[in-house]
Amino acid sequence: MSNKVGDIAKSSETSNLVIEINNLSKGFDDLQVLKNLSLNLFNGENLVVLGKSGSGKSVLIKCIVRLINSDRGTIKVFGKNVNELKSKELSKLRQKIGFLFQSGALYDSMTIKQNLEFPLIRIKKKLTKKERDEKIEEVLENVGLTDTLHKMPSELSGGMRKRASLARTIIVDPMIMLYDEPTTGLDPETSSGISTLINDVQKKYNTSSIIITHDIECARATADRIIMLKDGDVYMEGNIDEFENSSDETIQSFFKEKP
Ligand SMILES: Nc1ncnc2c1ncn2[C@@H]1O[C@H](COP(=O)(O)OP(=O)(O)OP(=O)(O)O)[C@@H](O)[C@H]1O
Repeated sequence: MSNKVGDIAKSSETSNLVIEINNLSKGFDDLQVLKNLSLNLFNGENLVVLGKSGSGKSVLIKCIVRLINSDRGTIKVFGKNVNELKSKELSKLRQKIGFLFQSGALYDSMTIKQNLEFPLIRIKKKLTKKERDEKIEEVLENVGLTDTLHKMPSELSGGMRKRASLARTIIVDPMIMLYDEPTTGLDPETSSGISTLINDVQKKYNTSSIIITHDIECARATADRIIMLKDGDVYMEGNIDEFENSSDETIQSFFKEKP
């Protein structure tokens, strides 16, 4: 059977569009979180999404992978409308998308090796044990964690756990990465290491990424393009210089609040 998502990915490469969102709306009861939001993610770029707490950043990326169903509008990933996909097609598409959630994604009762083996066994079914071991070593090396193979997540620092979660996400070769607050709770030096890693992943695996962050340093280090969400829609789009030099009060106050 052909890999539909792979085929779609190939055909959409010509347009250079990886994610195309048009007039997306999502609310919960009386709360309208996203209102007619339109947004594109282009092949190979790091798109940073800024916005105050509660502005709908996480809801946006959850709608993209249909962890949350949107109310109106279209979301196309590799040219496919995610809201119209049958569950089998949706899970195939999700295999091409890596999420790094705020809380990380490690199983506490498994060693780092077992944590990395788990998605490989599930998704890369054809790999032999030797190939799996090699892949685990390669990915751990890429995130600078070669000595943690037999450690439990509880034995790692917060920054190391983030790296291990990232390793667990990239091990199945995602084409799109969705990072939700990748540096939250980390000290500046560790945060800077994670930002570097995000760029390394982009280069090495040619991923297209959406990075939700409050961390201006992370935005500065990783963004090819930035959008700010406000009132459920894209309030401003530009590069870091355009944001930092903006005379708009909302933008200024957002940047001033940050250390
Ligand atoms: N499943 C849900 N049910 C009801 N309300 C929700 C749900 N998910 C999110 N919300 C609400 O939607 C709004 C936007 O939430 P979201 O998590 O997207 O914000 P955010 O911009 O990511 O904020 P933060 O920066 O604090 O993480 C919030 O008011 C939140 O309470």
